[in-house]
Amino acid sequence: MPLLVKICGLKTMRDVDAAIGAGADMIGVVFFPKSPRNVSLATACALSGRACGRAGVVALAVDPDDDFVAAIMANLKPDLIQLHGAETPERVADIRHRFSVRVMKAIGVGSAEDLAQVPAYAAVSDMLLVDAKPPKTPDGLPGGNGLTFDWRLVAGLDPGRPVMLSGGLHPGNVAEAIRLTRLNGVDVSSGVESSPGRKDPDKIRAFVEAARLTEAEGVW
Ligand SMILES: O=C(O)c1ccccc1NCC(=O)[C@H](O)[C@H](O)COP(=O)(O)O
Repeated sequence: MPLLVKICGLKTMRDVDAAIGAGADMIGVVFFPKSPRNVSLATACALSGRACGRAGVVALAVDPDDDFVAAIMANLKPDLIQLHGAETPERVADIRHRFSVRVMKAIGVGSAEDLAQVPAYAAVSDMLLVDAKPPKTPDGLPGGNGLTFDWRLVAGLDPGRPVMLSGGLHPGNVAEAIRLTRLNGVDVSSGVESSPGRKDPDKIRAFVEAARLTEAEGVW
């Protein structure tokens, strides 16, 4: 399986063109009102139309209720729903079966103990994403915080489902992260921005290039 590269939190057609032009496999749209990357369903549909057939579209939601998942499925029809909240394994399974959608569950990692939940989520998800644990501040976002964690905790993690690495990745550290963890893909948001919510095409290009170089090196 080739290395998967996902650029998350896209808001404009320019962002989509930059991500796909750089060679990303997946683009992510964020549905979280407090995020500087939040988009409406209508905007997400337009961005998805631009990506159609050229990159997978991932809809990121945080503890969505059934009505919201139904709206995402009826309008956007993403390739994958990324669940980035406190969804239990039962809720993940419920969404996956009820809406016949592929699911990627995000797991916040701060210590080895956090990995105890991996098997339960792997059993009910199509993919997993390991991300830095969000800060416990009242205004803190569940993701997209530009924080890294100790990659050695997830090095070689193989729960029987593809696993993507995220959290504080940027063009300057993504190759090292891939070499160390050898996971199935990488996901980035703030590391390819010039300011919160504003993607930088040059950084996107540099990020994808650095990630792809590890494939060419044969280290991945
Ligand atoms: O990006 C957001 O604003 C966001 C908001 C709410 C939940 C999750 C969010 N992002 C999750 C992602 O998929 C990010 O790519 C991942 O957390 C890594 O972010 P970063 O450290 O900024 O690269």
